[in-house]
Amino acid sequence: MQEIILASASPRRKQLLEQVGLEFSCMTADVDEEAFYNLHPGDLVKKLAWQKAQAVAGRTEQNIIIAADTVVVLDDVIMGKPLDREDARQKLTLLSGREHQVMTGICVVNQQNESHSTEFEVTKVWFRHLSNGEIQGYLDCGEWVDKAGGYGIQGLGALLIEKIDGCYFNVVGLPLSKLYQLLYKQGVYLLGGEAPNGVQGWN
Ligand SMILES: Cc1cn([C@H]2C[C@H](O)[C@@H](COP(=O)(O)OP(=O)(O)OP(=O)(O)O)O2)c(=O)[nH]c1=O
Repeated sequence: MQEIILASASPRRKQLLEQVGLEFSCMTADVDEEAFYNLHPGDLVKKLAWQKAQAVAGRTEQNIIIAADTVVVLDDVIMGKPLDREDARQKLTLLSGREHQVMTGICVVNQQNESHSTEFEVTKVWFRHLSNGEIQGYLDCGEWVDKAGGYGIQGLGALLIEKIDGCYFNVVGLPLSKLYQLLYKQGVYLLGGEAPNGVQGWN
């Protein structure tokens, strides 16, 4: 039977897929993310999602693979995960009082019919003006580790944010509604067999 594999080590992505009742297993996919930082952010996140899916496709057969990649974009400059606390402090200082974009690329590969779909989603995020003390306090909680831009909207990072425009789940690392549409195209019907708006199902 065809299985669904999440090509990710991210506990957030696993949790989000569980939220929509999908049965799946996880395999990790290591790719050199910074090698492509010269690309347009939308192309970058799609390319990285595709590469993560391919890294897992080399180790499994006949399955459906889901992969994603998330970056923060400020003034067209891509921010990945902070290297260390000082880097996180610099990132949060740059984001303070400003609007930025969170972009997530998603890729769904169907190994059985050798097809794939890749898309990306953008969410606008506005940070409050943060005092140096607030930034220090946030850094102390350690949440910045392993998160694009050095914050997590799903945790204490919520307090840094004034408002967002777009998909919340996209910021956490997996735009669920868009993913649902890609999965539908591959014959995975999370809401029954009726096609979502805008999607031409082929089954
Ligand atoms: C902006 C933001 C990012 N993030 C996370 C989502 C991603 O996990 C991470 C960006 O790193 P990614 O490289 O997209 O993913 P990852 O390394 O965590 O996991 P994998 O490659 O194995 O799938 O930042 C949050 O959890 N909350 C946020 O508010």
